[in-house]
Amino acid sequence: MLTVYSQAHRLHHATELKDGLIKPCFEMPSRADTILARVQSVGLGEVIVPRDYDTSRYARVHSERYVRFLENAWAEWSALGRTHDALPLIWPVRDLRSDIEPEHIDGKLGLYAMDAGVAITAGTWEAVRTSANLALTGMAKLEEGEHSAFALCRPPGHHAAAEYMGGYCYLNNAAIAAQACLDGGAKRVAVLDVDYHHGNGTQSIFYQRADAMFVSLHGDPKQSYPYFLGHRDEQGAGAGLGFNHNYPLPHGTAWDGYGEALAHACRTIAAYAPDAVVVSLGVDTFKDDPISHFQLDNEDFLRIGVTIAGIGRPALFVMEGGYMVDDIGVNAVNVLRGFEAAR
Ligand SMILES: NCCCNCCCCCS
Ligand SMILES: [Zn+2]
Repeated sequence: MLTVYSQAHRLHHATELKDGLIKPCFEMPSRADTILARVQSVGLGEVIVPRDYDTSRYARVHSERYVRFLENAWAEWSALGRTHDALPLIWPVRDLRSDIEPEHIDGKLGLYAMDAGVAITAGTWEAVRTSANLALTGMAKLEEGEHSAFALCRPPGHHAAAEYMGGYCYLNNAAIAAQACLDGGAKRVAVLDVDYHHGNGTQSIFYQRADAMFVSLHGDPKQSYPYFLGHRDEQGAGAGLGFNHNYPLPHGTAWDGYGEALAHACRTIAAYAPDAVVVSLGVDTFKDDPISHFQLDNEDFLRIGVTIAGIGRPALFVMEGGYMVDDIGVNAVNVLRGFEAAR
């Protein structure tokens, strides 16, 4: 399986506001270094650099004003003499308005963020657009005949919706790649999100559509971030009704419960008969993950890959979360090796 990777991710090294404190962000550059090292040490396959794409490709799932904000946020923040990370200070919650874009960067940051886990630094835009280009390049390789590819994306993307960032995510790499698959002529695409946290952004982007099915297994939002989306009763809307499937699972879920839900999810996707599957590959379902609460072990990630291979369709794996850095390489690459062995 080929991997698409770029060193540009190292340009983004931010802080986050967590538990009331400004801390080094859990989503740190060493995560990608560890995964790349494992890809190379097991000889997973060729490692290629990303192609360049126009920002209009991101605007196929994000609004133009949001993409423009991401591109200009640091310049507007630093124009005020601020040299530290950019973070919101107010959000348009409840009956506050979000239809008019504020002129001040403090207003824009809140308009376009769902939480305080998306600090912006001088290198964030370049890292974020390169991460989206990794996913687009991986999808292009599928369209050129590869059965599978791994986009080693950092920052991740599945919490980012059409007009907001959150949970370490700025552009939704998986959604951008799924849309590119449809723009390339596919009739249907499925996004399978196996990250511990519900892919609220991806769900939101495709919620009213029948040409893109979203399926997610995740920590029950009653107990886990993002708390406000990811319940079982969210099944799509309008033309999209029936094409959104959530599998919220309780704290402490281990392979017996997880594997059963994943098998059901993969049967649902197989029945949808997508031209391709985009897998939002988060490995924060690992038992020792510092911010998550499932109990999967290293070998369970092989089983995840085998189960996904059972769908029998080309697959693009897009890196999402996973914060136990020591094990992130073994766990992520185990999914890829399980898939390759079973396809
Ligand atoms: N105590 C949990 C804090 C969660 N903060 C954001 C988590 C984003 C995960 C992305 S995969
Ligand atoms: Zn996660």
